Amino acid sequence: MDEGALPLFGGSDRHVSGVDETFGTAHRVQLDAHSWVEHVPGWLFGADELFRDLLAGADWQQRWRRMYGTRVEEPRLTAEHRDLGDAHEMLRDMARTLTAHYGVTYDRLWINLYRTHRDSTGWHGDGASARRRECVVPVLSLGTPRRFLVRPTTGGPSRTFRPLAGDLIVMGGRCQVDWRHSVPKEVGPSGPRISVNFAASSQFRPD
Ligand SMILES: O=C(O)CCC(=O)C(=O)O
Ligand SMILES: [Fe+2]
Repeated sequence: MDEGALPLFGGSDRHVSGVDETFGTAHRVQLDAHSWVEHVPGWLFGADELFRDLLAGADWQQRWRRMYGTRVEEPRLTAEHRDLGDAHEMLRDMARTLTAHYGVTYDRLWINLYRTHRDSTGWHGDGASARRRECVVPVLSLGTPRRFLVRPTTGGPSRTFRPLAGDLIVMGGRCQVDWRHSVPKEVGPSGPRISVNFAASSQFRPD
């Protein structure tokens, strides 16, 4: 990547990081006529610093989910920013870059922490935050790599993506309705992973 294309965050020596504003490594997988997943390897340069900052400093909360009539703990922690005012400076800059590139105004985010290989996200669509018929949902991976799976809502084989730290996975088109995604538990021990989900209040409302 041409260094000129790298906007640097911060400006002090502490911040040696930035994103590829050209999305030059983006590789789009067309899932069907209406849905796609884009993998952007190495989108964020300097992912370790952001990972450390978020691990230590995000407002991690335990969330609960109702399943079969009982309340169960989600097997991960989550920190939510309903606006970007108090989000990490690098995340605010990223939201601006994603907004310019995908033409969707990313004005909120939530961050997930998978503490070990036993934490996970079950099959779901982002129904509450992506209600338009077509949505674009970017997810940044940090820390230990985990598998990211997608499969048709009606069932069928899944496709596996393997985002590394600093990679973006972007779900587009009718992915949140016609497809489901998950981050499954892993068998072997693994270190923590963080994912940053960029959300847009414009996509919260059905069209
Ligand atoms: O951790 C990920 O990569 C995906 C998380 C996710 O799908 C969600 O929080 O809705
Ligand atoms: Fe999701």
